Amino acid sequence: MGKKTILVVGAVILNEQNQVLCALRSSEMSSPNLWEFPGGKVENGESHKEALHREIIEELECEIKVLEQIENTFFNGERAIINLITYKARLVSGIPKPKEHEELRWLPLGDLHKLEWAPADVPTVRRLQENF
Ligand SMILES: Nc1nc2c([nH]c(=O)n2[C@H]2C[C@H](O)[C@@H](COP(=O)(O)OP(=O)(O)OP(=O)(O)O)O2)c(=O)[nH]1
Repeated sequence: MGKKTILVVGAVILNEQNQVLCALRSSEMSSPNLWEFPGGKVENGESHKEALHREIIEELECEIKVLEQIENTFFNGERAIINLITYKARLVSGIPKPKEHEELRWLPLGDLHKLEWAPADVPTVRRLQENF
């Protein structure tokens, strides 16, 4: 029996100072106490952008405009293969609130590597530090 592949979209939300919104997974979530880009699983019939827009409303109670793709990576996790696709995004309304996460933090691009990221997110973090 092969492992399932889970399609997950993550938002790299940037503000006017080029800081990125980082989200700490809570102890009730899978992969707890690691930082991630807010987002979640794409549901049947949804486009990536629709899924990300929906997840951000659910998780942060704010609205984003989803922009260009940053990374598309596969991480071989313990229970499943995670296909994480990250997109650049801008806030269009509301202030992000941690409805599900333990903590939210705005960090300058150059400081992202200082956090402990979920393994699937590391290629996106590296890409952001290289050429953004
Ligand atoms: N949203 C998000 N999830 C990520 C990232 N990196 C990463 O490995 N993941 C994993 C954690 C989850 O297993 C899955 C996303 O699922 P989710 O956020 O919709 O759901 P969840 O916590 O309810 O997941 P689960 O407990 O049902 O497995 O992808 C990331 O940057 N953002």
